[in-house]
Amino acid sequence: MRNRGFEIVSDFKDKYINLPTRKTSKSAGYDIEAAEDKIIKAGQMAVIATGLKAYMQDDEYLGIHIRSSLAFKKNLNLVNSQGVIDADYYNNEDNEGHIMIGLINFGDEDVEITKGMRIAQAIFYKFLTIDDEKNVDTIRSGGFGSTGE
Ligand SMILES: O=c1ccn([C@H]2C[C@H](O)[C@@H](COP(=O)(O)OP(=O)(O)OP(=O)(O)O)O2)c(=O)[nH]1
Ligand SMILES: [Mg+2]
Repeated sequence: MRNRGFEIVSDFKDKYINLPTRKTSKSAGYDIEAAEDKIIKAGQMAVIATGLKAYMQDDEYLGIHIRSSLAFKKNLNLVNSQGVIDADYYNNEDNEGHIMIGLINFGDEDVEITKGMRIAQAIFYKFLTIDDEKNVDTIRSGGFGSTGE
């Protein structure tokens, strides 16, 4: 049975993308690699493609977190502090569920991101819902404000 996992999005199938892995037996996070080279100028942000999408159960989401080494040593953080990848983002008709990572360089030197560099870690979580919930039958198409402001 398929519970949860990562796949490569169509546009990146021939780009030698590595699927995320945990680096030790009890690590919570699956490390996610950059799928492209990018320079993040001091004080600026950049959105970096991963070439990945994630499938999971309907009551789960994938949390995106910074790797502490990037924060402590390279002055990088996530633009959105934490990323939430919804279960219905997977294979959505707009962008197939491509996971994007927004990084901000809060240091005073440019940081070079190279393809294959582990830029974030992803953890699967379960979430709870309230009683008698209404109007949640909308189908997701895209992310970053797809449901409005
Ligand atoms: O770091 C992130 C955060 C989100 N997403 C994608 C997956 C997620 O399912 C979707 C929507 O994210 P979120 O709900 O946090 O943003 P929103 O501003 O509420 O957008 P929407 O209206 O599309 O839900 O964008 C990413 O690829 N990377
Ligand atoms: Mg949302």
